Amino acid sequence: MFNHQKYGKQYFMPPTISYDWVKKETLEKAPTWCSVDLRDGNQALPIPMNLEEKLELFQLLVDIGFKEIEVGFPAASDTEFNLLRKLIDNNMIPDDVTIMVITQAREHIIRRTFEAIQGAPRAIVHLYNSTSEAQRRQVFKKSKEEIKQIALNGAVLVKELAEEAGGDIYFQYSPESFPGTEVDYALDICNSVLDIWKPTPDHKAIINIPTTVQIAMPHIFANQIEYIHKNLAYRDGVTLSIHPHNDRGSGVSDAEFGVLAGAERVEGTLFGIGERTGNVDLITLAMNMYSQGFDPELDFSQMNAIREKYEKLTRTEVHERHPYSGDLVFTAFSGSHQDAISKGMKYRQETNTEKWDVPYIPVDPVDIGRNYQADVIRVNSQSGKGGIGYILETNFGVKLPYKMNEAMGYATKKVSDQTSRELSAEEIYQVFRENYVEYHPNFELVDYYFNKGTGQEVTLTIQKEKEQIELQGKGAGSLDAISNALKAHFDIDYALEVYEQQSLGKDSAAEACAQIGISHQGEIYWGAGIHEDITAASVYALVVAVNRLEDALISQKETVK
Ligand SMILES: CC(=O)SCCNC(=O)CCNC(=O)[C@H](O)C(C)(C)COP(=O)(O)OP(=O)(O)OC[C@H]1O[C@@H](n2cnc3c(N)ncnc32)[C@H](O)[C@@H]1OP(=O)(O)O
Ligand SMILES: CC(C)C(=O)C(=O)O
Ligand SMILES: [Mg+2]
Repeated sequence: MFNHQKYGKQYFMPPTISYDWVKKETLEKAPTWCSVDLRDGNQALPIPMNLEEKLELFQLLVDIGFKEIEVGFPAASDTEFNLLRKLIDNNMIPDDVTIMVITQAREHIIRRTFEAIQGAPRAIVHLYNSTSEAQRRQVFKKSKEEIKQIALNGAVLVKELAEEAGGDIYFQYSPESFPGTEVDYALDICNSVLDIWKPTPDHKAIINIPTTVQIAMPHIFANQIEYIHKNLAYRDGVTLSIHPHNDRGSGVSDAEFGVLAGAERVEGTLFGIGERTGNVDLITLAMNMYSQGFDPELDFSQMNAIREKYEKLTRTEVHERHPYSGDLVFTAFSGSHQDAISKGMKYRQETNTEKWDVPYIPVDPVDIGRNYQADVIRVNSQSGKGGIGYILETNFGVKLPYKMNEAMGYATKKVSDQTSRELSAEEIYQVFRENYVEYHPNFELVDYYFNKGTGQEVTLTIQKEKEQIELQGKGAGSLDAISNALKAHFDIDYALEVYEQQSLGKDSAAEACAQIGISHQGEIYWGAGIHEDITAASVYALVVAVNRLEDALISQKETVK
């Protein structure tokens, strides 16, 4: 039964709340990022990664710029143990990267963990045990004091083994299931663990506060972190870290608020892959900073390549709407968004603006290896003239007059409505050609030439159904002469209202596109022509416009009948 009364508050407020974090605006300095993809990410995969896949992911994380990487839970499986050995024995850990290994606070697991890191240039040993009220009562059936003792025994053993091993070993402790733990109790365990480790500013320990399962709003977490930050022992010898999950969908907010509240390090995964609803997505966090103008100290300039590799290695799929990295996150289908984006892009070009503020696009897609043409504006039945004009202009160099663009918008919408699907740039161009370049249901132009090179007297041949007809015309210029010939033959009158043209390529041999709008009784009829010769392009454009006017006149006559 769907019954909310079954549920209630399981989190604990800290004993005092200062809300200092609220007064800060944004994250200006990157926290220390620690990737837990190879551990928390991997332990959440239906088919965990094999050794080769883990090595490939490790390299990807290094390339992105992670300086701390949780490589695994070496006591959990041979694969994880062997990964550690492979990395260490083959000197595959860069000098500026520190690996981390996790262990439960259980003796045989801790010992096995130290075997796995033997000979590592540097390592963080991450000790954890569960501290929540629910787990104490249901899982461990132990008192607060007994649970604390598990952590302390683990901390003592970790310290002894590190001293025996020598080398550069750092310690991290996590009160796992923190969200359901009394905050002052969790703090007491952390401080007691620190009393054993006695960290110093030169050799810091890490206290890592997880939202193992997210059960409160992000401001609660921020208050908890601020309390811990202010009451942590050995504060200058401790890096305060957070490890948000995403059960309530607020992993990113937990992380951002947590850092405002005093955390200096964030653990998470790429794309938020992790237990249940995932860990916090480090890409989103880093890109959020980047889009505010702050250096995230991680490099996502090759986002698509990173995503493809990640999807392959983890056998997962990144959602097309996933922040920053999804396929569709820069794409606008809707008309008014497209209109604003295309105007914004144009404004940017014309003003040479340095700062990015194009409407509807929080970061420049090009910065992360995406592409305006393919990613930004895509057309379906929700789209409008702005986007369609943008596609014609950026893909094909065709820049339509304002009113013609509107007409082209309706023509395109009709097709996307009928087909109920997205139209590619090529399909939109085809709509343009069929409606404005190749449209001549009433007559076609077969040939034309100007008499005696004057350009003012023309002989043209048109084809009406199967009949070829020769027409003569005179005018102030070549287009005028042809226009007069057509007016006389069809016994129509119109004014040449709009004439625009543009070159479709950069070299002189490139084609030109001309657009012509003729007006008759308050309506404008459009045509376009594409040809290497601009005069020819204009003539063909006029022929289409006159064909459209003829259409209208024929249907008027039919209505009268
Ligand atoms: C929130 C997190 O993500 S924490 C990380 C969790 N990650 C993983 O568990 C992935 C890897 N883990 C594993 O492969 C296995 O759990 C192993 C190999 C580590 C241990 O396996 P097993 O010994 O078979 O037992 P299992 O994991 O079920 O452990 C349960 C026992 O450990 C105890 N335990 C669990 N966590 C802890 C802890 N952090 N500290 C001390 N004891 C613990 C339980 O009380 C239970 O004790 P019991 O045997 O007396 O009932
Ligand atoms: C072990 C801890 C840090 C963890 O992964 C969690 O609590 O989510
Ligand atoms: Mg976790």
